[in-house]
Amino acid sequence: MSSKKRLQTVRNSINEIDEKIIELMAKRTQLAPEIATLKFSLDMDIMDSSREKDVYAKTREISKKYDFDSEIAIEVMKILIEQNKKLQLKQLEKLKLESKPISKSNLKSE
Ligand SMILES: O=C(O)C(=O)C[C@]1(C(=O)O)C=C[C@@H](O)C=C1
Repeated sequence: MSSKKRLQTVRNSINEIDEKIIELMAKRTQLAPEIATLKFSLDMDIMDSSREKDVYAKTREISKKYDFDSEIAIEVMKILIEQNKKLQLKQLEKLKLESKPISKSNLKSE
């Protein structure tokens, strides 16, 4: 195969992998509202530093398994966790508003 053709083949592989990476990041992120709802019903905080430590430990382990730079993997996980917490906070605000009883003063027109 010519180098030019091989380059196109490798780029096609990268395109497919990029789509998978983004699909998986989206799937992880889409779990945020459900986690927030569960934590709300369990009266738990959004932030769980012990769980985050576990996620980072697991990230190091998986990086090692695939011979990937764990510091890079950790940076990506940090971004995903931050995004997750932001979306959980949004969901929590929504749940709080929904569960708030409507006070009489809110209903008065004057
Ligand atoms: O596992 C949880 O409790 C989550 O809320 C998910 C998650 C994460 O994105 O991995 C997000 C926030 C917490 O601080 C810990 C972990």
